Amino acid sequence: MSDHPTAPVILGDEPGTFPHGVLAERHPAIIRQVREAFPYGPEQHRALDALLAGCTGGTIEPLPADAHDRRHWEAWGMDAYAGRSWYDVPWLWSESWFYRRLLHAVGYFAPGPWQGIDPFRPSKLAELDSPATDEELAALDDLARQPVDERARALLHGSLWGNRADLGFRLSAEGAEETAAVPALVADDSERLWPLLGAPGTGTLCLVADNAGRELVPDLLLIAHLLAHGRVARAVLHVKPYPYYVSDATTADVVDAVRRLTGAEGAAAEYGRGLWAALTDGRLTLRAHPFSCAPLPYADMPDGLRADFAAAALTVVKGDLNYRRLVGDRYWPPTTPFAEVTAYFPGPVAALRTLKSDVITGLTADTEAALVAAEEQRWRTGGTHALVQVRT
Ligand SMILES: O=P(O)(O)OC[C@@]1(O)O[C@H](CO)[C@@H](O)[C@@H]1O
Repeated sequence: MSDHPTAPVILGDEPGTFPHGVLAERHPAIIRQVREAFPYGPEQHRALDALLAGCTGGTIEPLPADAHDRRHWEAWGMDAYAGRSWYDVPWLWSESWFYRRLLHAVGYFAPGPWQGIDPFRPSKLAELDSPATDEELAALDDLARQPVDERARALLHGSLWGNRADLGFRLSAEGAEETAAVPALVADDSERLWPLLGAPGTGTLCLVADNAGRELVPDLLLIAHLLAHGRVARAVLHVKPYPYYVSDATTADVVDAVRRLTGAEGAAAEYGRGLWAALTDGRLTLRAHPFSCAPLPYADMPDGLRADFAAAALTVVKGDLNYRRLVGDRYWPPTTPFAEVTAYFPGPVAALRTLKSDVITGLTADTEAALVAAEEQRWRTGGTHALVQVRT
C-alpha cells in the first residue's frame, strides 16, 4: 500500500455526506421499523427511545459490565470511543455499534422471553416469501438446460446482483435507477475467478455471506452448483452470529432459505436437496465467527479466522459492507489497486459487490472518468453499479 498509506478513514461527521445520512436518518428509520415489527413491552420501548436519543445526538456509552461480549468490544475499541459522539468515530465502528445496541434494547441477548428473537425477521421472511423470489426460483428450470459452465456464470451474476436486495439500503434508496450511460459492471475479473477454484473436486470455497433472502438464495445456488458438479470439494459459508445491518444472514436465515428451496418445485427443489445433503454430510459447513460482526476491517482479523481463509482455494466476499471491511473503510483514490489493499488477505480473494457506499478501489482511470462524467459521484452509493474484483 506504499502509494496510498494514509487515505482518510471515513467518519460520519459531515452533514450532507452519505455516512452522516446513515447515522442521522437511516438508523432512526430502522428503530421505527423495529418498533412496528413486534409488540415490544414498555421496557423495550424506553430502551429504544434512549437508543434513538443516543445515536442521533448523544455519546457512546459502554456495554453493561455483565454483557456476554464485553470482552470482544473492549478489544474492538469500546473503551477508547466511550464518551465520544457517534459521529466522530470511524463510521464502520459506529454503524456496528448501532446494531449491537439495538439488540441490547430489544432484549435479544438477555435471558427472558425475547432472547434470540431477530427484530428483522418479519422483513426477511416477507422477502423470502415474495412473488419476486418465486419468479427467480422458477427461472432455474430454464437455466438447467444450459451447459454447466454457462450455469456457473449465470449463478455468479445472480449472486452478484442479489446484493442489491439489501433491506437496510432500500430504506434510503427509493428512486435509485439504472443508468445506461456507463457500464453496470465497473470492474469485472470474473473470468480470473474460476481457475482459482483449483483442480475439480479438490478445493474449498469460502463464501462470506451478506444479506439473507434474495441475496442468500443465489449465493446458496452457486455453492450447490459448484458442489454438485465437483468444481469444489467443500464449501464454508460464513454468516453472522447475530442479526446485523438489518438483513445480514444468520444461521436461521440459511435454514429458512434452504427450506424455501426444498419446498419449491422443479430445479429449485433439486438445488435445495443438494444443499441439505451437503450440510448433512459436511461438504457444506457454516461458520458464525464473532469477528463477522466486528466493527473493524478484515486486516485486523484474529488468527482462527485467518486460518479458515488461508485453507480455502478461494474466498468470495459478498456485499458492500464486507467490501468496506476487506479494503479498509477509507476514501481511497478510486484507482488504488485492489491487489494492494487486499495484499494482507491470507489467500486468493474475490469481491462481489454492488456499490452502495463511498469506498472504491481498483478502477481504471477511464472508468472513473466515465462514471464521474455521467453521474458525478452518485455511482458510488446508488446501488446501480457492481464489481467483481479478484486478487490471486
Ligand atoms: O453490505 P450490503 O448489504 O451490501 O450493504 C450495506 C449498506 O446498505 O449499508 C451500509 C450503510 O449502512 C453501506 O455499506 C451499504 O449501503
